[in-house]
Amino acid sequence: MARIILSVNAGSSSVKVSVYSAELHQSPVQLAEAQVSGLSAPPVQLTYARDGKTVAKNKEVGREAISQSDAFDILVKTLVDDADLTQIKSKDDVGIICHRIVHGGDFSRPQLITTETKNHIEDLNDLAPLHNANSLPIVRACLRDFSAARNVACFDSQFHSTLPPHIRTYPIDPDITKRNRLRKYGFHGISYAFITRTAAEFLGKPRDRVNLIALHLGSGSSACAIKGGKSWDTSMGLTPLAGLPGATRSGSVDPSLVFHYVANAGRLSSSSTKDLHISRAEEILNKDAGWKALTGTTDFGDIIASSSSSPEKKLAFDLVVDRICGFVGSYYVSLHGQVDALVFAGGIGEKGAELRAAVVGHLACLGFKLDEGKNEAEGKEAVVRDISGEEVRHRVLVCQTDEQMEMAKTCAEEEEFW
Ligand SMILES: Nc1ncnc2c1ncn2[C@@H]1O[C@H](COP(=O)(O)OP(=O)(O)O)[C@@H](O)[C@H]1O
Ligand SMILES: CC(=O)OP(=O)(O)O
Ligand SMILES: [Mg+2]
Repeated sequence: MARIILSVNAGSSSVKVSVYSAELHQSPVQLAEAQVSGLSAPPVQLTYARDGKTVAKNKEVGREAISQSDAFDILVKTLVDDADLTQIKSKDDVGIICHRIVHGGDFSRPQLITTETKNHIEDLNDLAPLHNANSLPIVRACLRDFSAARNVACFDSQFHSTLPPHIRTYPIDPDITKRNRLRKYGFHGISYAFITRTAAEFLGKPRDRVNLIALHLGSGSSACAIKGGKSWDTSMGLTPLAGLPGATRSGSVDPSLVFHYVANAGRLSSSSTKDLHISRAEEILNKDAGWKALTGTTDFGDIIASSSSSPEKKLAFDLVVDRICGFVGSYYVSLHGQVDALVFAGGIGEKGAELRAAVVGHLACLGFKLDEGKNEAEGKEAVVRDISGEEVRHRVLVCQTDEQMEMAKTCAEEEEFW
């Protein structure tokens, strides 16, 4: 019997949901998708499509910042109130809800959400400050209000459970590492699973033979080295703060910077950090940094459009390109140059042709080259498209990543969730 699956992707700046009709062990069929974006940078906007047709595009739904949970309420109301979405007349029509949970700790598989899993996710709140705590109210609302649904947690970290020990270990006291579970976890893994599957199909290679350098570039941005279809290295770490800069995140900085952010830092003592408690420092690096701190906008599309007239925006653009190339170079060596393709994904990776051109321009020495026409062409229909130039050593692809679809597919494959 077909079930209705609702996939919920609560990110740092947006909440996206997709609705599918699914049969066990079959690929889910999408019925509708909707997103509320600009959560922390109003105007808050709603985009909604049913049967592949746009119903609302960037419709303003608020002038004040709202939470992920409020955004989810708007999305559910949109779906239930749409008389033409006949499959969801009420919340009771939903059979399975899959939730993107950014930090899953040691979980290497999706989990049916029970009180125990919910408590475990709650324990990880501090390790994904912009994410887990914002997802939990949505999980609670679903457990309470969707009486017929089973709730499943899909973790952003699970794809990276294959990171080898020498890559996931931090060079610090091993006893403390063990006690506090301090290691590289990595995130955006649901997206990397989608990218690996679709890029392997596109390249006509078995998934376990494909080597990729994948870039998920959005409000949170990361890079991943994929070796034999598995995560080999990734730029985010214990938390999603490490690695590339994001809209409001610094990415990796010298850890000592935390102690020098305040005026009296020259005289470091236990009391000199009283004005800047360590958790406040973490908050600044997560919420008050990134390209928003450099330019005033969280929208990378705006940074690209105005970088010729604004020195601040040009600096932010060049800095992001530099950091991305740093990871690509490092992963290229780590994969011994055995790279099938460099893949761009996420809002910026998919829409930012100028960013792709700048990054690939810097990578010419490694054998990457773009076809300018293909790079600039809009390719909305294709899940994966090839934008490489002729006679290149490695291909360059753009992938319209779809975390909701990846979660729905996983749920449709597992009898346990039905
Ligand atoms: N035309 C564009 N060119 C480059 N980047 C864009 C463009 N339009 C939107 N973006 C960027 O895409 C981001 C959203 O990407 P997405 O992956 O959907 O984000 P999220 O991290 O919320 O999941 C926006 O915050 C914006 O910075
Ligand atoms: C892990 C992460 O940073 O996710 P997002 O980009 O959706 O905020
Ligand atoms: Mg995202």
